[in-house]
Amino acid sequence: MTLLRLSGIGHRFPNGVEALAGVSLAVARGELLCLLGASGCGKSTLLRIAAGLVAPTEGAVEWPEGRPREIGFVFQDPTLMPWARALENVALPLRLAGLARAEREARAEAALAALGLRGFERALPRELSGGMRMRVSIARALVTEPDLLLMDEPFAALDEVARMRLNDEILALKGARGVSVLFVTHSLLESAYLADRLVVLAPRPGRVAAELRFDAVPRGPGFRATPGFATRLAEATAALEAAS
Ligand SMILES: Nc1ncnc2c1ncn2[C@@H]1O[C@H](COP(=O)(O)OP(=O)(O)OP(=O)(O)O)[C@@H](O)[C@H]1O
Repeated sequence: MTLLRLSGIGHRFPNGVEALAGVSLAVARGELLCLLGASGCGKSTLLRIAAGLVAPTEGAVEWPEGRPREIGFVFQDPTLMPWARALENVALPLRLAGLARAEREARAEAALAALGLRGFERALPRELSGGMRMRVSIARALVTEPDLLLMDEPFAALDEVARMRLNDEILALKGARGVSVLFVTHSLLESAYLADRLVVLAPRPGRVAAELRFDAVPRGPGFRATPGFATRLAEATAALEAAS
């Protein structure tokens, strides 16, 4: 079942930069689709178009089953309110939706717990590590129980270990909640690990250069040491090299 379909997307900014041309791709329900490409090939622009934050100058964004009630967006920067505690940051979308305090706090607590942050509800962002701040940001995106999570290089600023842990947490959340994920990265390792399907973009203007579908195998820390992972990584590397 197709959740989101982008058809013939082109985008030219007012300054004349052609960021995207003829991009067509679809996200299936429950799928994790990675968008991989060199810096500047239009990944963020495409994600913003999918979110409805930017109207494409060409093509169509379609939701065959109707636009989800909630879409979660996670940016590279956690974008937390520095003066507000973790619980309040996570509860923000519920406050904006007008939910009563007791309900929004209960749901924010549950979202923090799902991201391994039980006990940190009262912490201010500056009292947390970079990885923990990113978890708060993901909890905020999940608190509305979105059907689709749009993630724009969310772990690029983290160390490798934190990044690998969060990769596993995204897969666990996807397994537990069936949330679909469109995940932008320029990391080959991350895309080879996370993706059910991988779309490689070529730059100037951004367009689809290759699409790889990976076997549905269980991931987990041991997966990175398997021949199956090495094969995925080699395929992704070859596709990215050919696109650049
Ligand atoms: N608001 C804007 N006005 C003009 N040009 C823009 C604007 N935003 C992005 N661009 C240009 O569009 C192209 C695609 O940018 P975009 O940020 O989508 O790429 P990206 O693949 O996400 O890059 P990165 O991996 O570095 O984040 C780039 O050439 C960029 O300079």
